[in-house]
Parts: sequence; structure tokens; C-alpha cells
Amino acid sequence: MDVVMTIAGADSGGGAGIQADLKTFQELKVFGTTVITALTAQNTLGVQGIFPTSPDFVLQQLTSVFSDFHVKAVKTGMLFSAEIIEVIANYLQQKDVQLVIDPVMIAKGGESLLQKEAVDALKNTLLPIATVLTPNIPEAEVISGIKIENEDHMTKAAHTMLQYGVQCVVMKGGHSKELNTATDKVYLADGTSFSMISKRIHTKHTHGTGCTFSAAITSFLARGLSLKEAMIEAKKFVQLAIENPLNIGHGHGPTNHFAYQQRKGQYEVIVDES
Ligand SMILES: Nc1ncnc2c1ncn2[C@@H]1O[C@H](COP(=O)(O)OP(=O)(O)OP(=O)(O)O)[C@@H](O)[C@H]1O
Ligand SMILES: Cc1ncc(COP(=O)(O)O)c(N)n1
Repeated sequence: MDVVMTIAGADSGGGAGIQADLKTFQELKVFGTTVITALTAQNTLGVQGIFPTSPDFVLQQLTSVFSDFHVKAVKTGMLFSAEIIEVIANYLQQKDVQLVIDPVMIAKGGESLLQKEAVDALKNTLLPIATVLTPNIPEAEVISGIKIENEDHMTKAAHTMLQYGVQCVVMKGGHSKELNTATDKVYLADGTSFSMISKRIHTKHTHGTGCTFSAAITSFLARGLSLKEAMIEAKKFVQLAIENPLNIGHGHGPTNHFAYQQRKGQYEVIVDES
């Protein structure tokens, strides 16, 4: 059984953060462990409260898990503060793991999940040791310092982020203005890139899509898929999770983590290498 880890915030509503990650890990048949950076009192309507973990206790959780398990791949989500990021980066740089970073900054309801001064710590300490970075467009703008209004800007921003040392940047298209498609553009450190294109689903039930996508990438990397295969399979997982809603809650409902297994992974992602 391949062991993976999520380092993220807990979502009491069950749709994002640690809870979305563990559900994804379970469905993808990897063993999930957790390091909790913050508790959030949250539901599909928004985040009502945040209770951060102390950096010392983040370290204690990392030490407990790594001293007992052989963790193959790690993902990070809500990291909250520069102090927490520094503890995690210092610890993980001594470990031989594939690291997927979902640079969670703002919840769907608009609440901040990362302090402003923490962005520099993320760029300077975590990106140099990361395998994959999965920003949405607003997050890519903050990390790269480039306003993204067209494809050229996106490429420039991706190359700026690759310069921090991460091996692959996936620009997620959930927030883009495309009417019929949801396109994620993948940029690799060797200068190549490709797009993953799926049908855009018109739904408000997209709480935790980013968490679910990055947890799926982490699971497939731990299972030994190549970077490209892991990315395409993760896109299928999140597509099926959005396409088959559970209709839970009164706001932005969670996605359906059961769907990939129920539909036997049946979804054709279009891969464009041009
Ligand atoms: N309406 C949609 N239809 C199809 N795919 C979508 C839709 N919205 C998002 N996705 C896909 O979900 C994945 C996550 O992208 P998204 O841009 O939503 O991330 P995010 O904004 O970081 O999510 P979160 O707000 O949960 O952190 C991507 O693969 C994206 O293409
Ligand atoms: C603990 C935690 N982590 C991540 C998200 C982002 O998810 P979303 O943007 O869908 O609200 C969240 N809301 N809560």
C-alpha cells in the first residue's frame, strides 16, 4: 500500500482541505496520513472561523508520521502562515518525497486562508523542493507578480514560477471565462507544455475542486504513474467528481469523490500538445 500525506487545513464541512484529500486518497487506493495546519469552522456557505495549529505542533505531526511510515508523496493545501511554511520546508527538504503544492490562498467564499506575508516563504522555501505547483489564475498572478489576461501572460507567469525550482506548473482553468471547456495548462521545466481539456460543467457545486485535483495527482504519483499520466488521470477524477454532484448544503456544495470509482474512471480528457 502506497502511503501519502496531506498537509492542509481541516474543513468541518467535509468538502475541501484535509477531508477532501483523505476521501480522494481512499478512492484512489493509497493510504492517507495528515498534518493539520489549521482547523476551520466551515460549511458550503463560507468559513466562519480559523484556529491555526502552532508551528511546533505541525513539526510534531510531521515527525510522528515520518518516523513510522515510508511516505512516497506529499501534498500541501492551506498552510496559513510563513512560520508554518518554514517548518514544513525545513523538514521536507531532508526527505525523498514527491511534493505537490496547491497554493491555497482564498476560499470560494472569499475568506483568506494564507496570510499575505506567507507568499514569499512559499516561493523561496517550498517551490525549490516541489515537483508540482497547481495555482489557479488568481494564485498564479500573486506568486508570479504578473497580471494574466491572455495566453502569453500565462506562459510568462509559468516560466517565472518554474524559475523558483519547481519541476512542473499546472495553471488550472476553473476560474477562466471559457464557456464550454475547462482547460488546465501544464508547463514543464524542460520547456515543453501541454493542455488538458474537459467539458465545463455549469454548477455551483465546486467546493474543494482544487484540493481534490491536487490530492489525486499526489495519489497517482505515489502509485508510480509518470507526471503526465498522473496529471491526466487526476483531471478525470475531478471532472467526474464535478459532473456527478451530490447536492449537499445550501451554498457551494462539495464534489462527488465516489464518482471516479462508480464510473470506472470513464472520461476522455483531450490532451493538446500543440
Ligand atoms: N466548472 C467546471 N467544470 C469542469 N472542470 C472544472 C470546473 N471548475 C473547475 N474545474 C477543474 O477543477 C480543477 C480545479 O480547478 P480550480 O480552478 O477550480 O481550482 P481552485 O480554484 O484552486 O479550486 P479551489 O477553489 O477548490 O481551491 C481543474 O482541473 C479545473 O479545470
Ligand atoms: C481548509 C480548506 N482548504 C482549502 C479550501 C479551498 O477550497 P475552496 O476554494 O473550494 O473553498 C478551503 N475552503 N478550506
